[in-house]
Amino acid sequence: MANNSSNGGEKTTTKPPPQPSPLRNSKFFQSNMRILVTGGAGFIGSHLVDKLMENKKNEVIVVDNFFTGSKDNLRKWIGHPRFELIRHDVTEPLLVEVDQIYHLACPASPIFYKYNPVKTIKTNVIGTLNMLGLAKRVGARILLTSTSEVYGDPLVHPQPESYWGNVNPIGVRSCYDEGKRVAETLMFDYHRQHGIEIRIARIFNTYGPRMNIDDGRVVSNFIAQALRDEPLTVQLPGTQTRSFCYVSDMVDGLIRLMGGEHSGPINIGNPGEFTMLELAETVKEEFGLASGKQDQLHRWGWGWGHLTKYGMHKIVIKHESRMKLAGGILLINPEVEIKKVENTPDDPRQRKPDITKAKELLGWEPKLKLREGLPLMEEDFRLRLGVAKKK
Ligand SMILES: NC(=O)c1ccc[n+]([C@@H]2O[C@H](COP(=O)([O-])OP(=O)(O)OC[C@H]3O[C@@H](n4cnc5c(N)ncnc54)[C@H](O)[C@@H]3O)[C@@H](O)[C@H]2O)c1
Ligand SMILES: O=c1ccn([C@@H]2O[C@H](COP(=O)(O)OP(=O)(O)O[C@H]3OC[C@@H](O)[C@H](O)[C@H]3O)[C@@H](O)[C@H]2O)c(=O)[nH]1
Repeated sequence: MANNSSNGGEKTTTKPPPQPSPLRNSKFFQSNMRILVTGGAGFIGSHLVDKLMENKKNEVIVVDNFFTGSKDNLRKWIGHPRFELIRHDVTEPLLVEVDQIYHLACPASPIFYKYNPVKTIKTNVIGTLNMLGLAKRVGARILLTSTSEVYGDPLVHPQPESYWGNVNPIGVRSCYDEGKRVAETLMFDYHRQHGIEIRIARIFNTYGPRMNIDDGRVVSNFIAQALRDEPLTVQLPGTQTRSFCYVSDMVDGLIRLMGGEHSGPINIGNPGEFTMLELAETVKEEFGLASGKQDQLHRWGWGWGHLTKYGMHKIVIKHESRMKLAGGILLINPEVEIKKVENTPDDPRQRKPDITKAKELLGWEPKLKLREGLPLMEEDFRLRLGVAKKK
């Protein structure tokens, strides 16, 4: 582990920050904040936009290429006078006049960032360069959403910001974790060389409504599988750990970091740590799939039905994996299975944030526990999956 003095974090430059345009010193402009959110059509970005739009003095501009994000996530703001949505790829330069930049644009799910790794690196490196160039021209403060993946497969546990990490530079995840590491380097170089006001958040696994159904990340996968009555796919060995932060806590942390005096990097995450097997069991329990009576179906014509006091009630059979025929009766097990499946290379074995800095410097810590956050995703997932709640 490196000591704090060589970590880059919290070191300041003597360079004064670039001056914003003279208009920004006028009374009207001073009371209004123009905020750019790159990647604002994505999962965390759209929740951040919702929060920023609550403040009537904020004008919000979202730029997004819609690779993993969607206009649907922002539908309540489209047409709003304080909101603007621009289809734009951050690997191209952008000319807008803003006071703050939340730079989130980057695919975050391993499936998506590995899909086109060269593009992922370009997004992290060229995209961050472009946003820093913009920050320099207009004198804006810029916040980068970096990641716990900069710690790689960590050998220090939990991970403080001073830990330099254990990253494979040539692996299949490198496009993302090395990409984010370079993005952090660029942030500090622009700060030291040009006086740019920077903020770096190292985000740990975040979950909540609006995650893509087919996002591939573990929480959305397990919830979608549970609601579809499919086995929960725990990747081997299942003992690997993650720490899950509910999205409203994350957004609160990001806004505090942007508004505060500290450059970071600062870990923003929930220190509650779970193995993937524990997460699967928790999802089963929270979604009422861990216990219950076995369902017994009787043959009825060509199909199967429940024998009720009003006679036979026909049932459409969908989930063969949970059925067993015994003595002419079809038994349906209410317990959703856990299925162990192959993992992907370089999957970090453990991850848990040390949030001492966030607590001390931002007065931030997460409010929601995993068991409180998971049920808040149910309605959104049911709606998008078209799965009604069982009576
Ligand atoms: N969700 C997490 O657990 C997590 C953890 C660590 C870090 N982060 C970081 O937070 C940010 C947001 O993550 P998320 O979970 O909301 O992911 P997401 O995939 O839902 O959102 C990313 C957004 O960026 C957009 N985008 C991607 N490439 C772009 C490009 N070249 N130009 C413009 N837009 C582009 C996507 O279309 C999407 O709307 C990312 O920077 C990610 O690295 C997220
Ligand atoms: O269906 C699944 C999916 C994933 N997993 C496991 O769940 C764990 C978490 O995997 P995820 O894909 O949700 O995410 P990871 O923790 O690997 O990366 C994540 O953390 C850091 C962020 O920067 C990334 O944006 C985010 O994807 C891994 O150990 C993975 O093997 C399963 O067991 N089953």
